[in-house]
Amino acid sequence: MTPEPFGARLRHAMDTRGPLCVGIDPHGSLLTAWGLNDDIGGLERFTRTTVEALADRVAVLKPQSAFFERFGSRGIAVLEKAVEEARAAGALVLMDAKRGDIGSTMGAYAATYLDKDSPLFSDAVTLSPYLGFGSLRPALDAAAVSGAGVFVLALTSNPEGAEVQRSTTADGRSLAQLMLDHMAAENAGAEPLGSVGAVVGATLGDAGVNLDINGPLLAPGIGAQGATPADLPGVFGSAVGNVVPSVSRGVLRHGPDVAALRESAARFAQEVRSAVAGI
Ligand SMILES: O=C(O)c1cc(=O)[nH]c(=O)n1[C@@H]1O[C@H](COP(=O)(O)O)[C@@H](O)[C@H]1O
Repeated sequence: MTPEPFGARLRHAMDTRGPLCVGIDPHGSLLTAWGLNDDIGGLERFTRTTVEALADRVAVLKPQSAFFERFGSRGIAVLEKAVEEARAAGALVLMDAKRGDIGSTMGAYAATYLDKDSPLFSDAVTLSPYLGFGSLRPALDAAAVSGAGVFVLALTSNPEGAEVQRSTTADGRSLAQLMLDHMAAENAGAEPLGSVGAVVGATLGDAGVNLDINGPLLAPGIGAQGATPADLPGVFGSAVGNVVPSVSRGVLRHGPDVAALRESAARFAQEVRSAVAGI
């Protein structure tokens, strides 16, 4: 049986739970602030608490792989368990790994995150297209087979991104626009939403690119990086209905109390609803 595509599953989750994505970023400083040791035990507690607090209510949980990798194989084991438990509780898991490599190596990354039989199989993974969009082909193909999705970096939330992503290509488009146009081509004809998403920072003011890709738009940068849900209409314009706003530290700093984590996520979700309803 063909699996339900990620885009359709995400649209359903956004419609029923609201579009918020919460990032699981176990910074050493957050572990300390939660009264935990910055060690594997602290990582395990932090991750379990976050999943328990939020996986039954937010559309997407986005573990940042680097914060788990720093503990080696034991950190990866915590990550595997988090993916499994979050999915079992109904959240879509977006693995934030930002992978990008030559096509043959990309196949191995695709096998890691996008093959149903992999222990790290996730609903979607973040990818960097800056070795050329075509280098992502093995991941795009693997995602189509398993009903998973990908989120491809277009315009990142960090100020350093612009010198690369806003640079002009031979045909006059910005590099980011070229990537977005590739994404639109991948998503052509998909209903209700394609499975190839773009990452566009909520910090950008006005994205200044055509975001009409028929796919989801992950908007990190809300909270600790200074953007707010009220900024979303200005950045995304008429594409705001496809935005998945993403917050990590802005929610996580309210832990370890489960009720406080839930309240914070609910507050961001409400602010997103108000901002989107206003346009
Ligand atoms: O792909 C991402 O999630 C991402 C893209 C981007 O442009 N900017 C960005 O901050 N992120 C990630 O989003 C998270 C932001 O964390 P906070 O600043 O704590 O909300 C981190 O895990 C970043 O790696």
